[in-house]
Amino acid sequence: MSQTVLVEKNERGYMKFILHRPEKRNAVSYQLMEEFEAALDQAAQDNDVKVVVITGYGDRAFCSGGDLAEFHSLYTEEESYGMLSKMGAILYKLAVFKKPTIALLNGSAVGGGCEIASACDFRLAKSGVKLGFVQASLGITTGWGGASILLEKIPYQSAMKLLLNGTIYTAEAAKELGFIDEVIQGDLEEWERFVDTILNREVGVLMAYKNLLINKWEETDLKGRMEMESRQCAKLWETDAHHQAVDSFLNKTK
Ligand SMILES: CC[C@@H](C(=O)O)C(=O)SCCNC(=O)CCNC(=O)[C@H](O)C(C)(C)COP(=O)(O)OP(=O)(O)OC[C@H]1O[C@@H](n2cnc3c(N)ncnc32)[C@H](O)[C@@H]1OP(=O)(O)O
Repeated sequence: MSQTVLVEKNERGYMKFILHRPEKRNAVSYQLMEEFEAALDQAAQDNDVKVVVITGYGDRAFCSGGDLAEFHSLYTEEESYGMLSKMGAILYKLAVFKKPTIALLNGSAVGGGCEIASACDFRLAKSGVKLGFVQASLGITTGWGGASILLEKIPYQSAMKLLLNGTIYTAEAAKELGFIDEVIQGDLEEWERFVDTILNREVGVLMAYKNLLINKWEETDLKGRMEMESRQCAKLWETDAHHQAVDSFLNKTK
């Protein structure tokens, strides 16, 4: 079985995680969850790593969310809650990661792909990229805690617009809403300019600032709110509306 998260360490002081399931537009499977968590642990322990960057393999997709084919066998609230809370715990780990994190949107970011991006400190997107919290169009909500994280990061009116509409936005429109920090024109490698100054700072300084954020989220029980979000999604998961929407996607009738 091939690796679903490629890890590259750069001598400048960042570690890149590349989501690697191009045939599924880098959808999140159980295997990917395991490898993603292991990569986070590796980056946390490596003192040379100042910043973590998450991107997708190829130029088509950052991440298309949960693997709708793999998770289609989960039918009931309890079955789906197991999967949703597992990835939710990994997303919380990413949100409270002790060093700065960046989502580099090289291609489409849909559903849970936007949740992963939300959990990062910064979101950079290649010009022309399409993204959306499409869960509402599938009869569910964000299931991995991504809405609770999003509500911490951008004005609530913008967050609610993204979530309630459940539609696709361009990177440029998402920047207007505050979701994307920078749209990269031309060569995607230009993203590195965004971290030039940060990489020149001492890792202790970076971690101290991040710690302020983590303390706030511990005090306001972000973890508990994310678990509640997974539970809500699990209840919707078992509805006919959701199963029909997934059937339509898989049968290409959507
Ligand atoms: C489950 C958790 C939940 C959450 O908590 O948030 C979610 O994440 S719900 C999942 C939401 N995701 C989606 O609805 C994504 C659906 N995918 C798309 O809209 C598009 O594929 C794309 C991401 C916009 C890319 O479009 P495009 O480049 O045109 O590719 P294709 O559509 O032709 O797809 C190629 C290939 O990949 C398969 N695929 C894509 N996404 C998924 C997915 N999420 N799960 C499983 N498989 C996926 C798609 O079926 C195609 O397969 P083949 O037809 O066999 O080539």
